[in-house]
Amino acid sequence: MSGPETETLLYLDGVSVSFDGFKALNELSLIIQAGEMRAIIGPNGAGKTTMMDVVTGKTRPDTGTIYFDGNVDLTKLDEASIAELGIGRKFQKPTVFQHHTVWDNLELALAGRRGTFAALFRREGSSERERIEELLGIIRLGELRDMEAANLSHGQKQWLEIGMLLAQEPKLLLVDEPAAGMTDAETEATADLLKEIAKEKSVVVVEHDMTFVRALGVKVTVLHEGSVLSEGTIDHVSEDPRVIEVYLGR
Ligand SMILES: Nc1ncnc2c1ncn2[C@@H]1O[C@H](COP(=O)(O)OP(=O)(O)OP(=O)(O)O)[C@@H](O)[C@H]1O
Repeated sequence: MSGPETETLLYLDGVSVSFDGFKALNELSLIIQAGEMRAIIGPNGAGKTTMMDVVTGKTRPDTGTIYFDGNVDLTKLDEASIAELGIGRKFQKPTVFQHHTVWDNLELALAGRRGTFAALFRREGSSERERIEELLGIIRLGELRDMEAANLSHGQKQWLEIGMLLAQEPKLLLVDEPAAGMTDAETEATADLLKEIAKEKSVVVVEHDMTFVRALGVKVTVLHEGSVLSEGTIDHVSEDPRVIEVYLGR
């Protein structure tokens, strides 16, 4: 029996996906532990987005197995059921409710979790307020709680959306290029924020910004042509000649 610190949360084995004969994923195998944050890097077309698509049920693999949280076979489930199991996905472009305040955005996300619209028309209960306060603290937007989302900076919108995902209490968060378009200060704050989230959740971050990946300080998986080319610390993969050839040396 393995202890909680070595528990597997997400398990991909031999996963392949072809688009018109082109293998976007080619026998991909990947294991993410419960409570782990992992960075995924790789050149354009390496299969990073497709990897997230097969985990979230957007794309069905041609072959291979994907298990989540023990023995739940994700290849048998649709997108909605997979989201309900506790897999949240943050796309590159922030999609917040522009004309609602920061607070209301978080409240809507909490209400969405309960799946009831009635919640929108009554005052929130105290536990709900506490959770919103807590989320505001994590995403560092406490002082901007009453600001309309439209007036937030790009980075702040990304954090708000991360907070909205957290409101749904995912076990695993898939985050696509969070640092894209951010200032250096925002990039640094985002690394801190994800590190804090990873204390409680598993997080998979796809990213091109190597400074950001280094700041995360976690195990890195390099994808190339739909499978794992190299894996290890950022220093290990940065010195791997195969990684330099296909990705870093360009
Ligand atoms: N729905 C699709 N139909 C056809 N080809 C696709 C589809 N989705 C992805 N591909 C192709 O599969 C390959 C892998 O794409 P994917 O988007 O997973 O790569 P990526 O690593 O996320 O790249 P990037 O860093 O540019 O986002 C690419 O060559 C892409 O053109």
